[in-house]
Amino acid sequence: MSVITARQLARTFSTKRGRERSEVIAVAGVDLDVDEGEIVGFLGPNGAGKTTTLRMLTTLLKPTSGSAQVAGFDVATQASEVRRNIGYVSQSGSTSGDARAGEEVVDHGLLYGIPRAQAERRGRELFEQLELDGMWERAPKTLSGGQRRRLDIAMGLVHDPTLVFLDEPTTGLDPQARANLWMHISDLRQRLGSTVFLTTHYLDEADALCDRILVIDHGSIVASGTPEALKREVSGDLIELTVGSADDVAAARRVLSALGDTTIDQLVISVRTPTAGRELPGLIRALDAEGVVPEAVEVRRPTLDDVFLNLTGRSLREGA
Ligand SMILES: Nc1ncnc2c1ncn2[C@@H]1O[C@H](COP(=O)(O)OP(=O)(O)OP(=O)(O)O)[C@@H](O)[C@H]1O
Repeated sequence: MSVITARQLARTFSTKRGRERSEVIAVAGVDLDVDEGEIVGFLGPNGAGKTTTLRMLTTLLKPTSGSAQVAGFDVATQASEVRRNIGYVSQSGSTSGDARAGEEVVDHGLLYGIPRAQAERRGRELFEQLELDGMWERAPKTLSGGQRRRLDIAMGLVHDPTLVFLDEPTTGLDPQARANLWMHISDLRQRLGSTVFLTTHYLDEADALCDRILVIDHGSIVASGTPEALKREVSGDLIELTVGSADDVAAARRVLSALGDTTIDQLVISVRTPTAGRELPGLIRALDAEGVVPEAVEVRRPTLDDVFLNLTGRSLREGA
């Protein structure tokens, strides 16, 4: 069952520079469907429209056009119902600084209309699960970056939402803290069957954590699929063959051309093929028949960055 549906969801901002007004199309018309229990990663370079989409889906921003249903309610006409049924952890975090960490979480629960005792019980449970033991009485500003991010997540989950939106949950965390948070997010789905929709810049995060990835670029979705399927369909494996001489380059190229378009960089000939593993034995035999003895053969599995590069001609790492 679909718990998030968007159709041609779009948002334009008008900005003023001096006397000139101009329009920025932040989100150009997004269609998406997310099923119950899925962990979906929303991936794209800086300025692609991730946060704007997320803010529309969480009712913090009105769409300019198009529609979206979240948890069974319309984001434009049933905003308070949507909010009651979701958890949202923003990029900047939601802690205010002065109150104790535990109080912040309980207050957040009260905001969602759950009784104090329940908010406290659930808050303490989350502190334990998110490895925040002993932090209940601490002021959030005295916590480390990773602990604060986990506190944000506890706040987003205190009312037991089955649908959670996370905006760049691990930005600014060290690799260990990131991996740790991935574990908690997966665990959440495992235990509660929650649906998680998260934005990220990190390819490895999308790869490790998400069942499905949506790639957005310039305000439009350019790809959707499991990390594996995207990599398989769009790029294929890269075979890189290094030979010992210029003569061998020509012969090796003839052999590799049977698999697809080759590129040559000095003594390295490359070709992309959907299933390199299956091709390799035949390739080696064909090279042998041509009298070419490779110096090295490398197979590189496609990365999500290759997917993005194929789709847009740019690397995700380069940003917008
Ligand atoms: N309030 C606003 N007024 C004007 N332009 C805006 C506003 N909010 C966002 N934009 C523009 O809309 C585009 C999309 O921004 P958005 O924050 O959604 O991207 P993003 O993918 O979340 O980027 P990042 O990864 O850097 O957070 C950008 O060009 C941004 O400058």
